[in-house]
Amino acid sequence: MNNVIELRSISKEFKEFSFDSIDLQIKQGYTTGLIGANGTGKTTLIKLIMNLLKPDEGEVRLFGLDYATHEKSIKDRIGFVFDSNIFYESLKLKDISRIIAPAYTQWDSDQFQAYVDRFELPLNKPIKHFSKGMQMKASIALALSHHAELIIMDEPTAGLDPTFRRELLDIFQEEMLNENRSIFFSTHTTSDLERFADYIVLIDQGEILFHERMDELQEKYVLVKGSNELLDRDTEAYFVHIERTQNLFQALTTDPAQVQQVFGEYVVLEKASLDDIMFHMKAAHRQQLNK
Ligand SMILES: Nc1ncnc2c1ncn2[C@@H]1O[C@H](COP(=O)(O)OP(=O)(O)OP(=O)(O)O)[C@@H](O)[C@H]1O
Repeated sequence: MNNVIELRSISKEFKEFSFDSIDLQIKQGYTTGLIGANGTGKTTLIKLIMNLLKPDEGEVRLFGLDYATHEKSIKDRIGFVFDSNIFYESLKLKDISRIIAPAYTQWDSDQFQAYVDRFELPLNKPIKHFSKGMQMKASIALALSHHAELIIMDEPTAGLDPTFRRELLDIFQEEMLNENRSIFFSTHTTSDLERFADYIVLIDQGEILFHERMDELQEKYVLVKGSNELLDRDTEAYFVHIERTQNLFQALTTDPAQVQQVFGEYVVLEKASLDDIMFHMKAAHRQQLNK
């Protein structure tokens, strides 16, 4: 199976944040969601993948190609949606599409017009007068109009109303009917991922905590609820992380069979949502970092 994105031993250091030799391989033909709390490195990772930032060390490859020698052909195959307006603000959408079109070998003006109509976007209004949601829609229309093999998006559903968010997910699903296409995107809306992601990458403080199949994730992680009296040094070891309230605890385990055997009917086991998994994994990681 081909990797559309490959990061090898990537290090990048800012004053108060760093990636330290991270590896990541994203497979062709799947939708991968990138999740993590605010400021954990999602945008930085996407910028490294897009060559908008250079790593201090390590190698970034897209479609097996290197930016140093194949920047133009790599960018030609990517549809990129960024979380802020990267276009000159006085320009109109009509002008932007005219500027962008020649940069892509497979620019499809009919496709672009179809998205403009579907998203009800004005072609003759300066981008600076677009609402945040309209800017995002414009960015998505441009990204989806040159038959890109790989669609990379930084929080594409941010600022969108729930009805359009839903429509957008349908559009991404339509795009994925082409089996060679891949989508990689960051989001804080985990319910979007539960609906259509194949893989999830969770990052925290510049570290990749996991990269797992969505369906396996939901089998692997289970939420356990019970009374605090059940917890002691030995039993706590069955959990990835424990959240205590006054009398009760809620914890995440990767070994539900063992938990059931040890605690029997004294605990309740529930399916963990992506939010639950993210919350407990992040808390466990922070505890580890503070040790
Ligand atoms: N150019 C830069 N110089 C210094 N620090 C930076 C730079 N860019 C990002 N950072 C820092 O790197 C960290 C990660 O930022 P990043 O924008 O990647 O997070 P994020 O996960 O996308 O956050 P959010 O979910 O809030 O969008 C933050 O602490 C940020 O302040």
